[in-house]
Amino acid sequence: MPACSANCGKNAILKRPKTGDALCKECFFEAFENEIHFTITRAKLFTPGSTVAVAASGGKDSTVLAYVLKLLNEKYGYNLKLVLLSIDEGITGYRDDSLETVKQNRDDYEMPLKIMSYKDLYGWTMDEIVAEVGRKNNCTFCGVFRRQALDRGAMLLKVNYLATGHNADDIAETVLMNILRGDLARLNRCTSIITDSGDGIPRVKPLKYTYEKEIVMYAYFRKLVYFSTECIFAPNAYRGHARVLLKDLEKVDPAVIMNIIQSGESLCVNETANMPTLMTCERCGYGSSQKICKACTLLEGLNRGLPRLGIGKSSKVKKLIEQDDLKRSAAGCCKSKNKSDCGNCACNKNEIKRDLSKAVEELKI
Ligand SMILES: Nc1ncnc2c1ncn2[C@@H]1O[C@H](COP(=O)(O)OP(=O)(O)OP(=O)(O)O)[C@@H](O)[C@H]1O
Repeated sequence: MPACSANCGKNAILKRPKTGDALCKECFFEAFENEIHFTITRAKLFTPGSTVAVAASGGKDSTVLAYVLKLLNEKYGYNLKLVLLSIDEGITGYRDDSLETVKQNRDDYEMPLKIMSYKDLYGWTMDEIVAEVGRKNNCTFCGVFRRQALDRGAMLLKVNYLATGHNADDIAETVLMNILRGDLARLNRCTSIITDSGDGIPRVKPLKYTYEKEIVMYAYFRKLVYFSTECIFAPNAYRGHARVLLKDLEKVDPAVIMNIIQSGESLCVNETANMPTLMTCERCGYGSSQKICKACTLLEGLNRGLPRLGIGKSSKVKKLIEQDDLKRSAAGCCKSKNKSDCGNCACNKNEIKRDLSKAVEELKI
């Protein structure tokens, strides 16, 4: 058993994946927590006296985030009020179980917990959405809705910050993914530790430089309660490729994770690239880079019985919706927000539905 390389006199029990240092348990805790403290203070993530909602899924990252934020808040006197915010996507056998873990964390860490559900916010659970759209594009719905649901929850709770458990591996994966896709707009902002969601509540990522393997180690040695099952619906395939690539590269040299993040941070996207501007959605009033946000477009598709509508290019979709609205209005539509509720309304007669289905098919979206 080698001696702890922090020279504390104890024996090492682990090798840090990030640095290769052999450490005892206590010195690992200290190094791990100090790095997060350093990240928080260097980026001036929080103003003293603020309220922070920790986006809590019950998984390892957000559980460790909640635990460490509480610990650092007390140790260094950040003077923060911490609350937990969870989104119930309505995935039976997955989110219902992980929410039980969050409730346990609420009691253990003595933090208030607010749970918001897709069913209440959008009228649909993910189980229902998957039944409608199948397993191919369901992650798009889930990701878009979750992002907005967290914004809505943060506004409801009137917090000053929303902290998520995105770790170094997540960020490096996202950099790779955006390079592979040539998505310059996202590449430009994906390494930011603080992002603006358009509602004035910044999103922050205190675990931005923390390796996933170390988060798992920390949770294990601290005996934290977390939920470790993967989502039962197909994981986002494209991210999966980036993840496999990153894991392979990490085996060759663990420093690649930090190197990719630092490369992403140093990249300067050409000014001529088409960058989106942040505005508010005309329908729901939440942050969007389009007049109608992605969440509203996806919801529109679901409610019209055409779930693939929102998957395509937003400009084409917008045109389709406008054409459809014109036809419905000519047919004397009752203008119910949920078109499937139109019942006996003239717009619900099959020709209009058929027209739009055909247009969607033609666009192959
Ligand atoms: N249902 C949810 N409710 C609240 N926050 C969520 C939820 N799902 C994800 N998040 C937030 O987004 C972060 C990144 O989510 P992602 O789906 O990548 O999960 P993850 O990497 O497995 O993280 P975790 O281990 O915390 O589940 C999470 O750490 C958490 O802060």
